[in-house]
Amino acid sequence: MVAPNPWKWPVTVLRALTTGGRAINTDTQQDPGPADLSGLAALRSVLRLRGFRRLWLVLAAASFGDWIGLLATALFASAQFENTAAQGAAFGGTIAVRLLPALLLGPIAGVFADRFDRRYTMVTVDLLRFVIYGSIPLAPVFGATPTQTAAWATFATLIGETITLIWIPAKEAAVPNLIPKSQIEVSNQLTLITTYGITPILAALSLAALSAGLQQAGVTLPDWAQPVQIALYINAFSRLATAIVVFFGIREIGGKSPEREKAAEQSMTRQFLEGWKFIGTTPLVRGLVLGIFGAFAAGGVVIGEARTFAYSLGAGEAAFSLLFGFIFLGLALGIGLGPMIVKDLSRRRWFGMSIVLASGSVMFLGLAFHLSIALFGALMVGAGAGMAFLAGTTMLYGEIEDAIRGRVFAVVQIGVRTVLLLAITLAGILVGLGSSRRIEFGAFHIDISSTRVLLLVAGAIGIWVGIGSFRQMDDKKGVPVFADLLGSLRGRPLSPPEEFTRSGVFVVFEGGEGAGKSTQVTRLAEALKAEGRDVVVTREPGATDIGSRIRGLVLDRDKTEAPSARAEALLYAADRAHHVATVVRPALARGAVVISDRYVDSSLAYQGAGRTLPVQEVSWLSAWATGGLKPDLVVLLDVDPGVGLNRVDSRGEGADRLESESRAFHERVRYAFLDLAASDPKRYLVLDASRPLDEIAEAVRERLSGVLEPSA
Ligand SMILES: Nc1ncnc2c1ncn2[C@@H]1O[C@H](COP(=O)(O)OP(=O)(O)O)[C@@H](O)[C@H]1O
Ligand SMILES: Cc1cn([C@H]2C[C@H](O)[C@@H](COP(=O)(O)OP(=O)(O)O)O2)c(=O)[nH]c1=O
Repeated sequence: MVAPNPWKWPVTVLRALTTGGRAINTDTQQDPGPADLSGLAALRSVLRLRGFRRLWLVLAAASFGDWIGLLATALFASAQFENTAAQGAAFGGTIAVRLLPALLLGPIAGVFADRFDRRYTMVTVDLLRFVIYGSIPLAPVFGATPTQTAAWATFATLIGETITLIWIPAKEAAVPNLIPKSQIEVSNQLTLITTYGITPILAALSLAALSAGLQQAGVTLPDWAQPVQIALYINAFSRLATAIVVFFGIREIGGKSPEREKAAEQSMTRQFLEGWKFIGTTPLVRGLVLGIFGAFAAGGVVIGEARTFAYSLGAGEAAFSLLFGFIFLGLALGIGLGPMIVKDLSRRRWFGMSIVLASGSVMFLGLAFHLSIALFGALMVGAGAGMAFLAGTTMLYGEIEDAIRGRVFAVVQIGVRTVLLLAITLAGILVGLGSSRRIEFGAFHIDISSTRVLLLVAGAIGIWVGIGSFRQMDDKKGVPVFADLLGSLRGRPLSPPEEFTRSGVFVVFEGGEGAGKSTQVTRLAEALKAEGRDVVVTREPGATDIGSRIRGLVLDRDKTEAPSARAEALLYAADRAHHVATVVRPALARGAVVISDRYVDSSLAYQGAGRTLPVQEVSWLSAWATGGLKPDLVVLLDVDPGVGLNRVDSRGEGADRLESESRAFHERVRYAFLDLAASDPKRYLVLDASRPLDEIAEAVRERLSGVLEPSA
């Protein structure tokens, strides 16, 4: 095998940059199949997609332009004034203006993205933005007064931002069509980190370097080419560049699927209303939208009061920057490492869990009394938010139909901006209102500041929203959440129970050798049959034709060599898989009472505790074999191994392979059974197997009457 060349993709990207992306079609577009690639391999494979590579460049350029533009416009507007109040107003004004247009145009932006050719939409918007942003630094050149210039900067930004709202859903809706589903997550990691991690930093650094460099060099620049203006030109030209790349380089974005053609025959109002209906009635989308809003509201509260909070820690301005830095670091870690950590965890579950993590950390912040603790909280807020963001966008990309995607994305972006703006403002006002209260209890006192109360409340609401959206879109209902999470972290996710309508009742007898299982199974079956019930008596191993051959392999001492511990575990699991599929499930589906002599717990006790294989692994194996089928009741007949083995001996049939194991082995098995019963008492009936037969039978009947419906 040829060793992969780690330099291939940076080289490809460089070549793409220098050739305008035309000479880079070295590989064909292909889906490498299921996402079994990890880390760098996955990254390389997504970068091999030409369409994505170009789109990534577009996004990087656009976002670099955006960030440098945002900073420069604000600086530019405030630089027009001498007095600080006017500077502040101008600075704040242009930033607020960036959020406002969402409310004006947002609602119909999605219809645009779904109705019209997305390539043309993106190119048109970009050309307009090139002109509009380019006009800002030129205003003074044409003789505008400072006030007029600041007003124009604000107005032009407003227009530019407004039409950006059309660009974003068009872009978002187009991306998934360029990337195979299995690679969407990796491509999102890359673009999110580029947009929110690399480019803002690069933009701020470039702007600073530009100003400092020019100052040092001592060159005097003409009015129209001051550093801030240069930054604004860069913003404008980044738009021209993206327009060109999208138009010539990513033709795949253009055109429309037949579904979209058809939908476009409706009126725009109709399409608009249909978008809302879809969002309101699809649980996955409802959960996603709800969760995203909740996360951003909690984030907004943190931003809105970060300054006051930093001061309350007694650490001032530096702490404020640090807190922010840690949130960003957390975001990057969550997005960059999240998928590697949670591995195959259901992305729907991951989304809800991440929101709970972020919100829980907001509450934790509310209780933090030292900067170091608060920094940890901030890191976790960021990590949770980053993971939720990644999981959320990946689902939006992967699970929503092309024809409606633009509208869903439009609602998300409008909602996010609005919620964020509201939360920041509201938090600012609330913090301003309440000051810290000291509550005295005799000699003690506690300081309760409104900042902390607000953090606790925001966190609690976030947790509530996270759980709500988890419930809305859970795709593994019935699989315990923490066990699932732990399993995934270990790399062995639990599979959701196979669905089937189960009207019967599944009873299992477990216990050591000679405990009396076979005897009790027969007794119970006879009693139930006498009531006129449909009863199926079965056992493991060996209830089926295949099963009886497996039984021979594992238990016959004379005929075969002993299987190794893992092979033995697999053989029992194979017997079980076949048994469940061909005997147990069909009987339960038709409503019978199924009574089995041994089931999953025997494997946990004998192969797990007895053979000392990791019990978790054995459990996972059985869960997989049975598709998650659990019994309704497990009767554990507990007996001292000595007593049980004596009973078996007296049958005089000779010991099988397991019966002839050591005393210590059987002791371990016994206690493993008792532990299992103790961990889930509702499902177990533990009986002392040295009691008389009839008493045991009676106790079983009694317990079962609570599980069985009265016989007809
Ligand atoms: N409660 C009991 N008290 C005394 N002997 C019992 C009791 N239950 C079963 N036995 C006897 O013990 C032996 C083993 O019983 P069996 O039902 O085959 O156990 P298992 O299926 O658990 O190996 C049989 O000879 C049976 O008659
Ligand atoms: C079902 C099962 C059985 N066993 C063992 C326990 C028993 O020693 C043996 C067969 O059990 P069983 O049929 O109960 O034998 P007997 O009727 O002689 O008591 O298989 C496992 O080790 N793992 C398993 O998963």
